[in-house]
Amino acid sequence: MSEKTQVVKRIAYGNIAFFMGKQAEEGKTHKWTCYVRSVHNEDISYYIKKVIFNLHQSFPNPRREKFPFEISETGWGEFEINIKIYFQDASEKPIDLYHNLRLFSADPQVNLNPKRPVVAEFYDELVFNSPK
Ligand SMILES: O=C(Nc1ccc(C(=O)N2CC(c3nccs3)C2)s1)[C@@H]1CCCN1
Repeated sequence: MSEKTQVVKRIAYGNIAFFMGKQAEEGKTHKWTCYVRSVHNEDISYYIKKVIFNLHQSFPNPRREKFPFEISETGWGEFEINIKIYFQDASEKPIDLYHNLRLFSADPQVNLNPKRPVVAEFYDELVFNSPK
């Protein structure tokens, strides 16, 4: 029986957001970055070929292909971001992640402080069977 080798890669995805202060331009109350990264700070481009962040349609050019695998924007609200991950191994099907962008904290002190970020981060395991 041939041995099946498995490689598991743990990734983190999510966002960090900062209130831009009371003087912020209307509609741009927060700056945020949505990202995909290795849990172990490895270079995930060894196995991830490209990441496309699909933003809300009201953003200019809402389909964003980024390297490194993060997108920074300014905005005013929270919405779902589709993150489509394509692999270097063309035989691996792309995967879809869905992240609800978080700008606001339950703590009002955080929400009014431009120095205190809101972070929403989630984890996933990519399992590669008998990688080449
Ligand atoms: O917030 C929400 N949807 C949002 C969609 C887009 C948002 C945003 O932040 N922006 C659009 C982008 C632009 N910049 C310039 C021109 S359009 C900045 S927010 C929902 C509504 C209720 C609860 N959540």
